[in-house]
Amino acid sequence: MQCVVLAAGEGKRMRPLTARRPKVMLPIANRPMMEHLVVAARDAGITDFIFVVGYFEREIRNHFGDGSSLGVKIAYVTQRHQLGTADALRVTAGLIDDRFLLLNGDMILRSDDIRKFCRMDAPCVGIHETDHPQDYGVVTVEGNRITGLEEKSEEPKSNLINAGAYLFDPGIFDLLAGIKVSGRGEFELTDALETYIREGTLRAYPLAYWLDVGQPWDLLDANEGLLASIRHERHGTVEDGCTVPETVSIGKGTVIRAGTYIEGSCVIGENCVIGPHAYIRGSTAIGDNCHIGHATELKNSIIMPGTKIPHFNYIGDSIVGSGCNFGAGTKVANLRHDNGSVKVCGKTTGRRKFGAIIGDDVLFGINCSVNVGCLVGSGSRVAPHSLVEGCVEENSVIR
Ligand SMILES: Cc1cn([C@H]2C[C@H](O)[C@@H](COP(=O)(O)OP(=O)(O)O[C@H]3O[C@H](CO)[C@@H](O)[C@H](O)[C@H]3O)O2)c(=O)[nH]c1=O
Repeated sequence: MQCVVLAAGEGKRMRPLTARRPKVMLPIANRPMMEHLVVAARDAGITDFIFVVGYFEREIRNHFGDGSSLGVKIAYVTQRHQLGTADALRVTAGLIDDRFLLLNGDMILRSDDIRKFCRMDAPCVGIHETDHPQDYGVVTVEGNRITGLEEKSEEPKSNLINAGAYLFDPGIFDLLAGIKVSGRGEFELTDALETYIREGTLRAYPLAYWLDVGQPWDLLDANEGLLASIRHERHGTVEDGCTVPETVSIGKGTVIRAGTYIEGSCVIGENCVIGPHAYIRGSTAIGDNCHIGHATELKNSIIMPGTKIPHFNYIGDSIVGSGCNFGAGTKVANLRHDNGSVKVCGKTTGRRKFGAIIGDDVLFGINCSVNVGCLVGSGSRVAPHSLVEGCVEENSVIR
């Protein structure tokens, strides 16, 4: 069975992390989120993929190539302008000849669910229960039939949502042709489903597991969950006098220097230098080519490739882009003194502990303090001893 993966969008809510990569390439447990999805589909028996790409498409093409490294076949089609999910599917017309699976690229599913889902009759939509249905397409269901679907309603009729997984016959392409621009200015796939709902033919399949990353801070929960469930592999070198439990993955060429203490489930990429005397706490993912140095403490964070956090730093509950440099002594706060939920740019994270979202190529001088809930745009420069707070635009200079 062919599987179309929609991956052309930017994922604007994830800014500044999507300044230089599409949302689907954001790392969770050191792999792009879309790779977890593709691997789950492969393990469910699907080997023939069509990726719809657009925004920063070269990141996706370079990473996945022809798919052979994952044991699958990948063809690419470009959606030039991100006009909506219906438009994204439309660009695959002519490449699909049978019943097919369609997946949003920005979620993670489990292979056993995909396997069972693919046995359903088309048309069928994967559904899931959530406590914030207003952010999604909300479905109403009778038995295993979908009787209604409303996009992003402020008064959702149920807690069941369209999870962004569909099983279609090629007949869907005829319906796409008739779709008009929606209220939010897009050609939406869900508009095509109205016809099936009217005919009474649209089935629902409840997905047991569905991981969606809607906001940047959701990456931390996703990272923690996957780090706890993946199989950990150990390469590289661990010098004497380190504590490194079995639940830590270490990539090729990485050196863990003497005195380093690592706790819990963590993943460290290739060609990193960790320590001497670094303290890495649970649920931390460190990308390739990072340097985490002496007396630096990291906790529950995602650090993207090529970032240097080399001396006397603390970073907790944060997401740090690639190519950043932290001057000696620069630290990130991760707890409000009133114990309230941390807000980022006015939006509540629902988390009592949250540090910062730092874009790519941000340079901090020595002894900077980054306040709780801070968002720093990519390419920013921060002078020594600065206090960084609130929302910092891309390429800012902070003195
Ligand atoms: C707008 C657009 C999106 N995409 C990709 C990006 C994502 O991987 C995927 C979903 O796009 P989004 O714009 O994020 O869709 P979103 O607002 O989340 O809503 C869809 O997905 C939701 C599930 O996440 C459903 O509950 C909604 O009913 C459905 O409309 O499609 C494209 O490839 N091209 C596009 O033009």
